[in-house]
Amino acid sequence: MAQQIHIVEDDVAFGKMLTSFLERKGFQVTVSLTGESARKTLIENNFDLLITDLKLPDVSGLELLEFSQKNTPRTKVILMTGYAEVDTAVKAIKKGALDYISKPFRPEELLMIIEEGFQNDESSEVPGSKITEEKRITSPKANIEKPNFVVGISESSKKFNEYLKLVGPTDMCVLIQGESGTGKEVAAKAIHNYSDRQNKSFVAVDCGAIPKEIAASEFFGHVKGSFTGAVNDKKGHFEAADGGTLFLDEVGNLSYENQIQLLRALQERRIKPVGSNTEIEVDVRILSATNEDLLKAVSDGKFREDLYHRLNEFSIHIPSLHERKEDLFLFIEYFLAEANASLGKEVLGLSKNVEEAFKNYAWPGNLRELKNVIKRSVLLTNTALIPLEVIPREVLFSEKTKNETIDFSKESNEKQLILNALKEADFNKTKAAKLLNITRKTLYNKLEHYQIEL
Ligand SMILES: Nc1ncnc2c1ncn2[C@@H]1O[C@H](COP(=O)(O)OP(=O)(O)OP(=O)(O)O)[C@@H](O)[C@H]1O
Repeated sequence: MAQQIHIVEDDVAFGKMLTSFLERKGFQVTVSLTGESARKTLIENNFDLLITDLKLPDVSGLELLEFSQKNTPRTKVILMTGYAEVDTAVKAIKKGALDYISKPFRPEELLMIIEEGFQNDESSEVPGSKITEEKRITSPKANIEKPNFVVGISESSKKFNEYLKLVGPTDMCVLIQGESGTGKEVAAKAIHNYSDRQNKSFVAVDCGAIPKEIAASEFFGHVKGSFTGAVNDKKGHFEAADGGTLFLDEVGNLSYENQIQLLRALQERRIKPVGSNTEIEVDVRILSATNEDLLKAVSDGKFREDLYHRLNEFSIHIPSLHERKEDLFLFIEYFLAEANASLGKEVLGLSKNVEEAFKNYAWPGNLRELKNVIKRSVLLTNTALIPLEVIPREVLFSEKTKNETIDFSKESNEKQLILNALKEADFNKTKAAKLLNITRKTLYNKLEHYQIEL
């Protein structure tokens, strides 16, 4: 039977356009123009999916989401909005909405979300049931629809996650590029999990940490006695990853000689352990990552062009946290839960001031920095919400925050920044003015303007 969708949209033309598009795709679609009529229709029907505008003439889409969860819990909900606002998106997803789509959008984009939502349903059958078992055999993708990492709601995150899913099931070598701490290893692991190698080894190697003299033995293994210190036979990373995936992190750090050895192994799909005469066949998929411009390294003669093309059959760029600010609060929530679990704490969230500071900071160390700051703050917090006092100084007063991201046209930001600086300077105005990069006189004027009394 066709899946039943109910659309709540007060823009009649737009509602009609969506209806005819979704009907053409095989869904059974009905429309309400107001929240009130949607409530009635929801109760009378058992819809598979509710797609509602966030801003309706009588109620908000969030209220409708709550109503549906209470009264028709099997109905999934997608919110549409012309008021692309991160907080609302996060709120909706927190409350259990399937997803959130900003207008204007192409109907195909909506279709993608719908299909993903229904697919997730199928893959969450009871484990061990016949259907699940069959799916596991025919579709190695079964366990990937529910990733154990944050996917994100920003456009750049959605796109990059689509790429992970697309390239995962192929055998292509993927070069993952992104600043330090953006999640390159997490992305590599996701590609591995999306592939039918998922039940075999995923071996991660930090190429920057291997001295070039022992790199061959690390990659290809060695036989006992082949050099001083080789007291036993040792398997290399290629053999350890046989049938699975080898992830070469910081691949740009490999010496030229090691690059040649690696290229040979990739071309011949065979390796020879150091000191051995026998070649071993290996079946390894190579994923690599770099935070430097490898093409520049190629043109500077530091990285072999042939190896570059081998590794780069497909390339993925991971956006910096600065470029995916819409995802910030999803990551915060995730890392907060992780920190609570590992430290045995029950911190509920960030105080308003900290929220502001986090929004304004540029996070040059990306997700790793955010994760560390949250863990440290959770450890130091003895209240329900993380207070400003436990936040590291650089987050509150970095040059980046001051110059690039704070919008001084917003009075609330400026006032907050001044309060932060005063606190940091133990309420010494000369020191606070220095921190803020303004003169004492300007600081006095601003204290008066914002009626801050000390
Ligand atoms: N999508 C995600 N969801 C949840 N946590 C993530 C995600 N991406 C990265 N992380 C976390 O952020 C941290 C940094 O990720 P990762 O080590 O993959 O980054 P990286 O780009 O490989 O770093 P480096 O460049 O330093 O090697 C890790 O602790 C990881 O668990």
